[in-house]
This record gives sequence, structure tokens and C-alpha cells, in this order.
Amino acid sequence: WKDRGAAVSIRKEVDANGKTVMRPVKKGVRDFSFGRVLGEGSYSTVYFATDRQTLKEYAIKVLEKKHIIKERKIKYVNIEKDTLNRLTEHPGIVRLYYTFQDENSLYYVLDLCNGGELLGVLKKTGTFDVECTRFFGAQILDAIEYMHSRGVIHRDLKPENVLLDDQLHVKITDFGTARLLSDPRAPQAPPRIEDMGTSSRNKDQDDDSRAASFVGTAEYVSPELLTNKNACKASDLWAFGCIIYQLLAGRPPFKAGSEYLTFQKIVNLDYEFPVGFPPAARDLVERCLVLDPARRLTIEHIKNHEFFEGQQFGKILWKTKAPRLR
Ligand SMILES: NC(=O)c1nn(CC2CCNCC2)c2c1CCc1cnc(N=C3C=CCC=C3)nc1-2
Repeated sequence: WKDRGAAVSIRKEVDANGKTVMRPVKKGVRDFSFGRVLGEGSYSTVYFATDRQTLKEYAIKVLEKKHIIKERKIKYVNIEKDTLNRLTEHPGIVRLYYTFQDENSLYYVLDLCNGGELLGVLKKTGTFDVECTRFFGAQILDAIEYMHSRGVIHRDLKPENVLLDDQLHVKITDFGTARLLSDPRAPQAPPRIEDMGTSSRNKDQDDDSRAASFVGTAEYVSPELLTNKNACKASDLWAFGCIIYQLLAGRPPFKAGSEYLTFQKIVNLDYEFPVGFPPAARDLVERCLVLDPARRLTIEHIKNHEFFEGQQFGKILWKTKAPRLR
């Protein structure tokens, strides 16, 4: 596990001749003061942390080496680091500044998102209006487009993994279950539902035991992941459709008393729109929540959809002030 990035601190030390020297030293855990826990996963804990020298605030994800080895998750750890190393230049993705390690743990120094989860903000207002949904939806879509252009499929997009910074701008996180396509630029023809029965894998996807085992969070998992275990870029757009629905309705489209019943609703496309759901948003959601990934709207189609009429994407989007939440 090679450390990444070369953050150094300058440390005052006395050399062999008793002379005080300023020596560049790679940053380590002693260079930070750790605060509250921001989140805990099966193999990691994320802390609020402050660089003692620069006073800059970060989120530091700490992974215990013993636990990762015991649970045979080394591959996940390296996939997440490789994924974050590919996603370095987008305002909508939590950035990895550098990593370091000590004898017990691995440390990822990441962007801090003081605004918390999009889900938390949504719960405060219950539902968002069209203006707010367009603002957050456009930023999420812009970030997905960048991810996919770098050959990364998130596979677990949901409002809990959409964080917000101080300006309530979106930052997508948690790439521990992402899939890295071998050739980022290869246009990925998602498998068709009728091809699902065959064992043929999508040619872009590396043959990876993780593909067979991983399924995302029940309410947002795509039908192809349930029927064929093969996530494709369109799987993230299924989750996008679920998120747009949830921002406007205040609940996800597929939710039942158990995971199994939720999965049943998904594969049967069993969901309804609440009365008063905005028509343009309804049309967009209906064209994202399509069982056959090959027939789902692409990112370009979504950007040109009536719901996003007049919405600018790209750099200008990230300079726009967040609308009043309502
Ligand atoms: N898994 C991660 O990489 C990760 N997990 N968290 C906290 C989780 C809490 C549950 N929902 C998903 C995120 C973070 C990160 C990246 C880096 C990161 C940066 N800032 C925050 N900020 C938060 C502030 C308030 C509440 C939750 C998170 N959190 C994280």
C-alpha cells in the first residue's frame, strides 16, 4: 500500500552536531488533532481533523490494517484509493489530498464537508421544490459525468453519500464499493436485459469477484445488479432517477418492509408518483427508472431534458449560489 501525495511538515530538530535544523518530514498522525467521528463503516472510521500547523480542517478516514487483513478486504482498500486517485479534479467529488500510515492504520486525508449529508438537509425540509432539486440534481449529474469519464462507476449512489460543503455544494463520497473500468474511455454498452441470462460480462468490466458479490443499498440498487450482478454506468443513472424522485417526494420510489420486498418492487418496476409531482420531473424519472439499462436515459439526454431546461452545467454550475432550501 504505497502512500500517496507528499504532504510534508517542517519540523525543528537538533542534528548530530547539536545544531537546530528545520527538517521536512512527511505528515503523520501526530500532525493532526482528531475531533468528532463523522461516520463509521465496516472497515473504517471517518474523523473531523485539524492540521496542527496550518489549522486547515479535513476529514480523515482511518482504516485498521489488522481488521482489513482479517476480513480479506485489501482489494477494496486499494480499489478505493485507486478510484480516489483517478477522481482528483472535480468540485463535486470529495478530494483525497494524501495518505499516510503507521504500524496499525492507514489514513486518507480528505475534503471536509461541513454541510453534512444531502439526506439530512432533505429531512429538515421534508421535500425540495423544483428549483432546489434542479440545483442539487445538476451538480450530482455533473459529478457522475466526470466519474464515468474517468472510468469509475460509483455503484452505491444515495442521498447519504451526497455530502455538502460550506456553500451547500455537492460532494459525492464513499468510493469503497466503486468499480474501475479497465479502459476509462471505452464507451460502455450496458448489457441488455435480454442478454442478462447469459454469463457474458460487459467487455469493459474487469473480471472481479467484487462484481459478483456487491449489491448497493436496497432502495437505490438497479435491476441489472439484482438480476445479473453486472453494474454498468447506467446503474448510476438508475440511482440518479431514485434520488431525483426522493428530493421531490421526500421518500425513495422503492421502499418496502424488507430488503427482499424492496428488491421485488424494483424488478417489477412497482412504484407510483405522489399527487402533485411535477410533470417534467415525472417524465425524467420515468425515463431513468427503466429496467433495461440500454434503454435508460444517458447523461447527455438527461442534461437536455425539459426538467433541466435553462440549467447550465460545467464550471458555472459550481459557482452558482445554492437556492433557499424549501
Ligand atoms: N466513507 C467515507 O469515505 C466518508 N464517510 N464520511 C461520513 C459519512 C457519514 C454517513 N454518510 C456518508 C458519509 C465522510 C467520508 C469522506 C469524507 C467526508 C467529509 N466530510 C464529511 N462530513 C460529514 C459532516 C457531518 C455528518 C456526516 C459527514 N464526511 C465524510
